[in-house]
Amino acid sequence: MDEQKVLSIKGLLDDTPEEYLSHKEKYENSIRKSVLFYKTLHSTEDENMSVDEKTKLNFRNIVTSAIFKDNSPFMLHNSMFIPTIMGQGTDEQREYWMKRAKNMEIIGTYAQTELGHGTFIRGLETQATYDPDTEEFVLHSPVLSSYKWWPGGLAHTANYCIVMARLYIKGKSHGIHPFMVQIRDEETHMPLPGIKLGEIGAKLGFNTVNNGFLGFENHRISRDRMLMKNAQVLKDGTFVAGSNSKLTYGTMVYVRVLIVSNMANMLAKAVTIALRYSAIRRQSQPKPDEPEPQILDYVTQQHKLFIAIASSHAFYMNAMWLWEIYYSVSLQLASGKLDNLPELHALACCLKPLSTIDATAMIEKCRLACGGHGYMLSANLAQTYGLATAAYTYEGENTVLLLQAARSLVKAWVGHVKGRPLKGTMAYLAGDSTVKAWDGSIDGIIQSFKVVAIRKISSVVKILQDYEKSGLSPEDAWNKASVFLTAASEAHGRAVLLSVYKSEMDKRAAVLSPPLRKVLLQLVDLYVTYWALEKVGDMLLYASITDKDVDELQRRYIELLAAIRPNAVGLVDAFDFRDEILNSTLGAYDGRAYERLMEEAMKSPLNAEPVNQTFHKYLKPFMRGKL
Ligand SMILES: CCCCCCCCCCCCCCCCCC(=O)SCCNC(=O)CCNC(=O)[C@H](O)C(C)(C)COP(=O)(O)OP(=O)(O)OC[C@H]1O[C@@H](n2cnc3c(N)ncnc32)[C@H](O)[C@@H]1OP(=O)(O)O
Ligand SMILES: Cc1cc2nc3c(=O)[nH]c(=O)nc-3n(C[C@H](O)[C@H](O)[C@H](O)COP(=O)(O)OP(=O)(O)OC[C@H]3O[C@@H](n4cnc5c(N)ncnc54)[C@H](O)[C@@H]3O)c2cc1C
Repeated sequence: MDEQKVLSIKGLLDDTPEEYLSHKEKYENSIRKSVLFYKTLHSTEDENMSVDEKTKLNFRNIVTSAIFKDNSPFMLHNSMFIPTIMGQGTDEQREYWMKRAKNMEIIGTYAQTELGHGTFIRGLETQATYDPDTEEFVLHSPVLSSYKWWPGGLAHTANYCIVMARLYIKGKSHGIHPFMVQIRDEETHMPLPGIKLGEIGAKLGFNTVNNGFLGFENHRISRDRMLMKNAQVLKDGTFVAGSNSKLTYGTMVYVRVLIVSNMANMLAKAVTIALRYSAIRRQSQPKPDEPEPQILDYVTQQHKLFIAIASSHAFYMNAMWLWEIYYSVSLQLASGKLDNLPELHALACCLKPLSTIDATAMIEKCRLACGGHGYMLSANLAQTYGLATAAYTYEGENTVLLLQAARSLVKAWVGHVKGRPLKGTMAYLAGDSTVKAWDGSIDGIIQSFKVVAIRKISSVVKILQDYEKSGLSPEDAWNKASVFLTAASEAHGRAVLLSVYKSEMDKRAAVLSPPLRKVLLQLVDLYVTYWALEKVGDMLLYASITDKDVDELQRRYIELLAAIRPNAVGLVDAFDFRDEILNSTLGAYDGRAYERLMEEAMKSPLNAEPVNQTFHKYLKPFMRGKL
């Protein structure tokens, strides 16, 4: 697939910056571009049938960021509607719906969250009541809080959607299931009878994603519209349960896995912008007779930015590794083997939150590192932050996911204490829970993070048990210990992020040229040292580190910043973002930041005329005392 070819298509890139359009114009422009983009990609991708779905998605995602400073209203069609058909449909349903969805004969979204419930899926109130007489489901939104709220593309783009609704048969509830629902007429695009649709309004970001609301008034769909790969409803109303009700949550696991690589990408973009700008920006005069230095030569600036480069590498390595696990568990699920699903779920529930928490904070740091110019929308750091911080909430709010991970960790620890074996990424919990002698090596520090995780998990299990012994119910004990539970999950997640980054780099080290290997391993060292210092309290508490060791770590960190400095620009250039994809006045390859800032300023509609009409209407009479 050729990025250059895609981006040179006329009309894909805006002449007027997106931020100067009205809310309605933004949507209309985004639809125009989405269609053009799809047509371009479709023809490009057809030439590359061997390219796997993940690579295609990644490519689309990266190019999308050039075309939309925000995002595409087709986003949910590709990232959740199609994957849900694939993951939840029977063979027959897949064959029918995939053909239509892939060719964009229909446009869909994933409607799960309601006004009243996002996190608590079992609390969803949309009803799907089976009527055996007509062999139909009756979809109904009984109360305002049951209205679907948030799905991307739902407002005015999609004509179909997957609706997650509570199934009732003969008055009995059978849990939440996915239904394929047509919401608009295929010819006129009018909402179908019994369907109330609209847009939810302006947001911090995602303003071209067309997030919508949806309510049902006894809207009927045929029985074959329930996606029945897992659970089924037979014609006579017999309910056949799936092997595990959590398989219905499969699309969310898939997207959580993808989010980790998406964060690597967003962070790489932000740090490319901030770092290139830091190389051309000069400020202050530390030495009286010398020119102003590049701001990148200030060590505090390096401290803000180099960790973002290393984190992007760490997320990417972890994302690729997690994807392999996802892929192999998916194959196992297809053959009915569910044993490794809990571990995949727990991993996704650690890595999705940690990658979004870190990426969001570091993107904001990149923006702040650009001083005043970072505040300009034309720098494209504010919008990147807006998109990243959305991922903190969507696809499972971060605290909630960390608590899900904690549930698995607590279960694993309690089992371990009872003598049950620990598996996979939790196997290390069976290891030594003390660091005998701190040696300051990378492997030693990673081992210390594992010890921190073991100690935090074992400690929180003890706290839970003590709370229960004192008379609290398990649920109340859980809530009371939840701050420590999320800390235990974070500690486990940090141990995973650090050790996977290191081991994946080690695997690749042999095929790298010595100079490249050296700089990439410096990034690993920087990442590990940075986090040891960030978590120095944990290190002091659990890893028998002394104040002298901390002093050495700090010095090593500063030496690493100095060692990386000569390669810093090269490292962000190596992310290889085209200027169109960075979409930033500050981050372009040629370094002409001031010229671009002025060129973009001239695109402001206010600069189209020397005197604005408000002068004559308000200012002049006001200043003359006539208003
Ligand atoms: C490389 C290519 C890169 C390409 C990049 C492409 C770009 C990528 C980015 C794409 C962006 C897409 C935009 C997306 C927009 C947002 C869409 C949404 O938010 S949509 C809306 C998203 N909404 C949300 O995410 C809602 C978040 N809420 C939830 O997920 C759930 O309600 C819950 C998990 C919190 C609880 O569920 P509940 O039913 O109350 O469960 P209980 O607590 O009673 O029981 C827990 C038991 O179940 C187990 N288990 C649970 N889940 C799973 C699972 N998935 N599996 C397996 N097991 C699971 C759990 O372990 C435990 O086991 P045990 O201990 O008993 O043995
Ligand atoms: C930009 C964006 C796009 C989205 N797109 C879609 C979409 O396409 N389709 C879709 O269906 N949904 C979508 N969503 C919805 C999203 O999935 C939910 O907002 C998300 O799952 C969080 O749920 P909530 O809003 O109900 O938050 P809440 O659960 O109400 O969270 C509010 C607070 O309560 C806390 N909390 C809640 N439960 C617990 C608990 N058990 N323990 C401890 N603390 C708790 C949370 O930590 C948080 O601090 C989107 C959201 C956003 C922001």
